[in-house]
Amino acid sequence: MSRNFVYQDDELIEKPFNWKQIGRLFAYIKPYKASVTRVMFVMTVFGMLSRLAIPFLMSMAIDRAIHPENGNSSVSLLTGLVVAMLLMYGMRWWAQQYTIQKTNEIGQKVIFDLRAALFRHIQSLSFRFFDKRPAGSVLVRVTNDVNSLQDMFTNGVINAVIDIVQLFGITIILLVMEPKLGLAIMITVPLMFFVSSALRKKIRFAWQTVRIKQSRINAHLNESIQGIRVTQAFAQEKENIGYFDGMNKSNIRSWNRASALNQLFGPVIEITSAVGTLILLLYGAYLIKSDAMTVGTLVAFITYVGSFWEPITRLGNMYSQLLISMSSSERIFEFMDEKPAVPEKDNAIEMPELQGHVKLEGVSFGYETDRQALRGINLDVKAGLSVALVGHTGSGKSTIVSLLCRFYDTVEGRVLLDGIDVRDVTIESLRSQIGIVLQDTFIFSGTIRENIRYGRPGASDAEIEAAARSVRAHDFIVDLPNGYDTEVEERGNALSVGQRQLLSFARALLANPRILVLDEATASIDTETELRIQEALATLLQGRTSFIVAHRLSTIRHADCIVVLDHGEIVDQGSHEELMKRPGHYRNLVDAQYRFLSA
Ligand SMILES: Nc1ncnc2c1ncn2[C@@H]1O[C@H](COP(=O)(O)OP(=O)(O)OP(=O)(O)O)[C@@H](O)[C@H]1O
Repeated sequence: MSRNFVYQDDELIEKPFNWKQIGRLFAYIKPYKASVTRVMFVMTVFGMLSRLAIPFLMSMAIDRAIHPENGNSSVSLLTGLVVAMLLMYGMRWWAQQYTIQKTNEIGQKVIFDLRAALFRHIQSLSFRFFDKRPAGSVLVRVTNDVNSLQDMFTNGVINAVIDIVQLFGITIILLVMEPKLGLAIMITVPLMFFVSSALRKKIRFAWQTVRIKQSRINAHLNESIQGIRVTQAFAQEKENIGYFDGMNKSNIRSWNRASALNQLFGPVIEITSAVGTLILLLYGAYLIKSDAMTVGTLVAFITYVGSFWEPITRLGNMYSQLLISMSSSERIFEFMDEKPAVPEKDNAIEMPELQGHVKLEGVSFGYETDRQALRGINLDVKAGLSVALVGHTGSGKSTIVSLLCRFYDTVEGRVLLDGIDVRDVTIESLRSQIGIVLQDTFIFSGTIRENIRYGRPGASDAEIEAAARSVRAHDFIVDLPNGYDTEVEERGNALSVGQRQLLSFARALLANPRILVLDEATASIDTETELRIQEALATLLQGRTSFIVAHRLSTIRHADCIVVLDHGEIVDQGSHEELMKRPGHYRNLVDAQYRFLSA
């Protein structure tokens, strides 16, 4: 069986350098411009000054105090120079600490802003967006992709600027101090660059492979845990374990390879820089011998060269990081650029308090352009009436209720609430007046009380209890270990289907909407719960316009109007009695249900 648990576009790959994207990323640093400037100032002025001054003071100590040309060594000068050097070390330490702390702070803030902006944006996206993307893929962007930018922002960007300044400063010093020796050292730079970038490329690809393998493991884990009940029900654990073992082994293999290559990097760089030091020593000794240079200058030179390789290596790392960040940022911005499929008009008005008159005028809709889910739907429902939508699976019942809540926009025709087109009002003012109970009753992790309060965040405990009592949920809630304060795990796995439905009724009742949309759960439940749910429903529907995607005969029969759908079209409508009098879809459906129930 071929299985593919990873979403191709989530693999971490390198992307070419892209200035436009860098610009967009850097826009997130802008709010912290003042802090960045302070860090740059401290690091360049104090950090650089101390870094450059120490070798200079050292050379003075050797040439003027320890081993001066006139032969008279000076203890007082040496003491002065050592004190000055200590001061410089102190200054360098402070500048480094300050820079590390501040760059980390700024980096964390930038990542915080980016993650918050991404989350805010995802919340605003329409159903259509989530139809196209598995939840795992969305998750990967908010976690992995943002994390992969974290390193770049916390360590990379600011340090890179500092490194460039340092490199520039040291190059000038080397060339001014001893032009010939300076030039000799510069010869090793291309060699160093070539060797390190060739090796780094290999290392980069090796780590990318590790990341892809880990991402596959994560995706598989996610799916395995979510689907554990099905796996166990079909006794597929062995096959699942075997598949996971294979992925796990392959991950270890690629990790070993990447880690071996990584270990090679240090020694290779050391050998290359040793070549530079060798040139320096040989040529330096020759210059000292021919009196063209002092010992102190050579010592200072060796120290400068030491801090010359450091920024080169760091900049190389930074560049690798940047290339990986390119693909992460591209994916993040792809999400950010996604526009909600149900846009709010600039001049959208607040939906006035609803009375509950619902009208669909010539509505056609398709999830995909080449397939229509609804065709020419006309429906006029007076305020306060209940409508049951019935029809075969896939006939378009849920789609009608999705259009009422404007989860999607119609392709043709209009949806009018109290005579106002749903596209003319703000989405919040529309949806906050419609109560929705979905088939998949979602229970969030938290207490029972919090879950009911989701319907109206400002509701008091007494109001929550009253709502629960009205929909007959109170009895089972008080039987739970901590009553209303019982914690329910994610998705309410510990509650029964019927209990979850009663909770979602309480949640909807608390919101007290004028229009209620209910996608009835199809799960078969015992007669007692069924009765309880019917009673709860009667309370819930009282005085509201309601649309029920109905599966239970008991619900259908009590509706004021039954709308029969077939292949996206309304084929009949009327009360139960009216529809039963004539042959057609409805009578067939009811007969089929009776046959099923009495079988
Ligand atoms: N998110 C979606 N993306 C693409 N097509 C969809 C989507 N949701 C539904 N469809 C298609 O639209 C048609 C109508 O689906 P809808 O969910 O409205 O049917 P339904 O009558 O509510 O079915 P059921 O009783 O099984 O819930 C079906 O052909 C279905 O395959």
